[in-house]
Amino acid sequence: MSTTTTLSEAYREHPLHPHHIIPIDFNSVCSLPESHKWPKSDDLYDNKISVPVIDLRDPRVAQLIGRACEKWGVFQLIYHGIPLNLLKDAESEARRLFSLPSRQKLKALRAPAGATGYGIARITPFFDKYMWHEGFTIMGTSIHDHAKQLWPHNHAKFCDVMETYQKKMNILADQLTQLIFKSLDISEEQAEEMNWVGSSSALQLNSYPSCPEPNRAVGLAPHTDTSLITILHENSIAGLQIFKQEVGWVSVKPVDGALVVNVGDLFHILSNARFPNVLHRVSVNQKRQRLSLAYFYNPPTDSTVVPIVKSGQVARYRPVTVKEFISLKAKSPEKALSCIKT
Ligand SMILES: C=C1C[C@]23C[C@@]1(O)CC[C@H]2[C@@]12CCC[C@@](C)(C(=O)O1)[C@H]2[C@@H]3C(=O)O
Ligand SMILES: O=C(O)CCC(=O)C(=O)O
Ligand SMILES: [Fe+2]
Repeated sequence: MSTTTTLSEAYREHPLHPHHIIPIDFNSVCSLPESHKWPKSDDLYDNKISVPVIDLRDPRVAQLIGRACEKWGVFQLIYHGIPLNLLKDAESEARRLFSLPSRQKLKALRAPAGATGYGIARITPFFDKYMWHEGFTIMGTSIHDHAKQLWPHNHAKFCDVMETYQKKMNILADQLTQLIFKSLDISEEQAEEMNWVGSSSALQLNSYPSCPEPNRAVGLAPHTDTSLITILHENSIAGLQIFKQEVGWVSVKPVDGALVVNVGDLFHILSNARFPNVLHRVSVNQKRQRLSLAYFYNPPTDSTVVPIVKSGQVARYRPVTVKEFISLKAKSPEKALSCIKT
């Protein structure tokens, strides 16, 4: 009998130390603690160019998305069909969660060998300083248990909204993947051969509280997502920056109702490095809390990602299962891709 690995199980194989899980109580600090003070950065920004904005109703949408994935690894999507009131409800439920007192949020703390719940970013152990960030991860059916710990009598709305949100995001992610396949000339037969039955996904709620010294703090340190694609809803507060080769860091200006879609490591591998797995980071703000919801869309955890190689090209990576790649990233986010280079 064949068994399947869930996404949570893949992450649970890589336990973290509690000091890499527990956030500080952001409300109780009035100055930036040394633990969260990063060296001054002299990175260059380019505010003159901006990430492509794509209308999902455009007749040339597959071509536009393909080009954006190739040139940028990221785009902003408008007219995506996700109801605006669902985005607003999900954002306000995330705000309700992060507004709880710290002791209440800690009741739903991610377990050391856990994948879901309240805590700081998984990449924390790979940096000397802590990020000005708290998160809540939802995968599989974990949501009810954690939500009950947060609100013993008042968790139904949170669960309903997050479940609906994930269902809608899954449909959109499937649709975007089909369009990207089309742009890569992947035929329906080739797609079928991949034998990806279903998908595995996670929803990450992110909060970046207002910060007393934003120039010395980092919301999320530079990273690439492990996913095939990530679909991000952000509130109206700017902060996300992406790194574009030969340009430098570029700010993603929030566009009302738009979703940010970015290429993760798994599509970078699948596209045989034609699509960059865009490096991105988040800055923080002195006045306002920033919130975002990131939907990470992956093929099933036991499936194998095989680079699509055009004639005359060579495979840049060996085939890898999603589970093995998660494990490589957990050991070293920076070296994971070089471990599978051919
Ligand atoms: C499914 C996942 C992707 C993620 C790790 C996680 O288990 C849940 C949180 C995700 C996140 C969000 C912030 C950046 C990131 C690198 C991290 O540390 O946690 C991503 C992870 C990822 O894409 O690998
Ligand atoms: O908050 C953001 O804008 C980005 C979040 C992000 O990069 C992530 O959750 O992986
Ligand atoms: Fe990310």
